[in-house]
Amino acid sequence: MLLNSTKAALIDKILMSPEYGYTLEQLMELAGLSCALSINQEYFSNQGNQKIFIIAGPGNNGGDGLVCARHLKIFGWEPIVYYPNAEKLTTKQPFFGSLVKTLEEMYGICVIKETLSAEKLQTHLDDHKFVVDSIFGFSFKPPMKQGVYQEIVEKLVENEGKFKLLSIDSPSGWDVDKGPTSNCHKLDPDFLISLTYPKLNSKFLKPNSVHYCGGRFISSKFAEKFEIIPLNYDKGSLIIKID
Ligand SMILES: NC(=O)C1=CN([C@@H]2O[C@H](COP(=O)(O)OP(=O)(O)OC[C@H]3O[C@@H](n4cnc5c(N)ncnc54)[C@H](O)[C@@H]3O)[C@@H](O)[C@H]2O)[C@@H](O)CC1
Ligand SMILES: [K+]
Repeated sequence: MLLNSTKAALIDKILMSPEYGYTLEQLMELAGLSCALSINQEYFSNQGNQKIFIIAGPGNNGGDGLVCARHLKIFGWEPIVYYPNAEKLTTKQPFFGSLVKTLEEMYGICVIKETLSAEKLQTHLDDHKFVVDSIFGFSFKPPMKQGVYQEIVEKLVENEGKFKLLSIDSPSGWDVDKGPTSNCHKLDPDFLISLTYPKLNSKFLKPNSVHYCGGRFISSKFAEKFEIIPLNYDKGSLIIKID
């Protein structure tokens, strides 16, 4: 059983209802930490270049990327964050501004807030072996509107195979329920971390891709109530690799 977009959004809402009492900040911290843990588990190398380019979108998927960047830095990676429209987004949602502040002031992480030209974006992509797609998550509905995010996704597609593309929660541009349908961008990630539970589109991942789930926001009782088959996490682990 996989989650459709409606159920994913409903669970998210219920988790933050007075009944369960989570805050967005708590969930995002666990989500971003799970992303960093799974990327680190899969790809960290003591010898290699650990530069990683994290592209953060306009919603909470982008927020997960901001949190993930912080934890990756703590784990020994060298993240650079590309956060287009940062000023507008952080004014609308001051919590995102706080995440950016911690990245910059506490950890000295470069956060690019202006929109990059196609050439400058290409230079950054050329300079990285790992790129994180935290552009859109389960609230994305195709077709993609024209603008900066569409241009970024097209660039990622154009550069396929030149770096490992790591998607958070959903490959950006894919229909969450139907996958890479004809009106979607054909981004093909090498790695996906699903949050809470895998979505329907995860079944369209390419055969040699890596799939993790993380977050562990829900108890077995909650899973049963929402007819979710619990994943068999190791004791003490926030993430699980899915075969
Ligand atoms: N319970 C959970 O599973 C949790 C989910 N979180 C994250 O939150 C994400 C969902 O966040 P949001 O609901 O903020 O939404 P998203 O981050 O998925 O995307 C919302 C943004 O996408 C834009 N958008 C949607 N369709 C578009 C289109 N066709 N063209 C251009 N732009 C488009 C919207 O205008 C909005 O700005 C999840 O995927 C996950 O990454 C975590 O932060 C916290 C816990
Ligand atoms: K994504």
